[in-house]
Amino acid sequence: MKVKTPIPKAKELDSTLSLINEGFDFLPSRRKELKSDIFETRLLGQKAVCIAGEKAAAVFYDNKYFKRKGAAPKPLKKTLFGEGGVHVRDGEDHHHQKRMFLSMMTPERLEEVKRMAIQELDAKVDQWETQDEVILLDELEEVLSRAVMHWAGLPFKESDVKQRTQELVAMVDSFGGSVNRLKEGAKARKSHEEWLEGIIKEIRSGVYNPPPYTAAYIVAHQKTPEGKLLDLHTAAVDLNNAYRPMIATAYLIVFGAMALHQYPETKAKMQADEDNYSHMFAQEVRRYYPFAPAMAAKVKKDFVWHGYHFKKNMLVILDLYGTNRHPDSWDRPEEFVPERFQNWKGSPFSFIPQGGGDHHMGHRCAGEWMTVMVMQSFFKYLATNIRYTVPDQDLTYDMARMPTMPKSHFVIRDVQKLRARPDNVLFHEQSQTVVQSRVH
Ligand code: HEM
Repeated sequence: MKVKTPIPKAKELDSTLSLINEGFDFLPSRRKELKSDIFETRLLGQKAVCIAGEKAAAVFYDNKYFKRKGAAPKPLKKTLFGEGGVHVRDGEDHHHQKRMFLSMMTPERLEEVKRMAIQELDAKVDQWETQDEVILLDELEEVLSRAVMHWAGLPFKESDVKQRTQELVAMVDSFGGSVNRLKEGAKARKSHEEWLEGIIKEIRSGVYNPPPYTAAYIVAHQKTPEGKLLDLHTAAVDLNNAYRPMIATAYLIVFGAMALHQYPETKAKMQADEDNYSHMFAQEVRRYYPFAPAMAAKVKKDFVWHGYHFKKNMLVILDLYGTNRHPDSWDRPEEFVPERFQNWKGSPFSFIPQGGGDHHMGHRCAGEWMTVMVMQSFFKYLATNIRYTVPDQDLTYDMARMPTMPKSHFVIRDVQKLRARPDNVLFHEQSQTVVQSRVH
């Protein structure tokens, strides 16, 4: 970890515009310029300390030093996260709600979401065989939205699928600072939360009875530590948190499909799948391609780290994307090399595309296991269950857009199914071996 003293300041007085204009590159490029993994700036007028790397992540995810209350910017709460949900809680209040999320993620339920997603994909491929071309990102958003709403125990009619998928996509696609996307995200959240509030009321009154292991049932009946049902709005926000983020997985699957195309040797390795190659490939896609740029927290109590005085309530930003490519932890970080995960020691702080630390004790993503499982099985499916061609298209991605994706959304043609049933992927059990995150 490089730390320059005195801690340097970013060249601009307030970096909000630079963050919007430079996106994923903003934090890594300032660190490079300033030759320091800690630097100061201002964001939305507020003093902010930006940090990166494995050691920085270990401090950031230490509950002694940081809290989430007041850290997330308001627009993000109106769109991506929702208000009052698990993301913004601290202490026992957070642990209590986090246990609820983790109770949904049993090995059986993880296998089930993977199976549902593959079955939706396999059904969709029948349509793709009749189409001239397929825009993979758009199709995967619908495939995953159907699967995950079904998994969550939500009642939806065929005629609702388009609208509900668009709402989920608008929420996930909203976070990079474009005013239009923020507006769309806020509108989508309002409509989606109203729908969920109606469902939760019906579950509570016994009109609708999803199975007791589903997210819909679990959240509707979740009680606060004081023994009261969650208020209706908070319940809708956290029910949404239990399945909406699956849409993010579509972006990463598309990046992985692009990698299979751009690094053709990976396709043959995926087909052979020796040493659990499909798992290593999914991990490398999560490390290499950009999705979540950074996380914000506030200092809980004064402390000194690397000679810098972190003062109570100071805003601190952890560079997630830059930590996944930090040269202290990764050899040749700018290269796409799935095999690097073969002997990987499994640090909970150097590889943090979905947050770091411990899933139970901290804010690390509750959906990380299912993200990896779904990605792994989709990559196997793309490499072994279908054949397709990839026409010329614009596969560049804009690092200033958050989230980002290949500009063409990855178009494929001449899709042909090679196996009548996807059993090879369905019965490839993974849930015991997905992500190690325990802090030792
Ligand atoms: C590409 C896929 C995904 C990415 C990149 C992603 C990323 C993240 C990130 C960066 C965080 C915040 C970590 C922090 O606060 O420090 C998070 C938290 C969370 N994610 Fe995910 N996520 C993904 C998929 C999922 C899925 C599929 C689910 C559930 C179905 C999910 C549910 C959650 C929940 C409930 C939290 C809040 C955890 C807490 O505050 O304790 N995520 N995720």
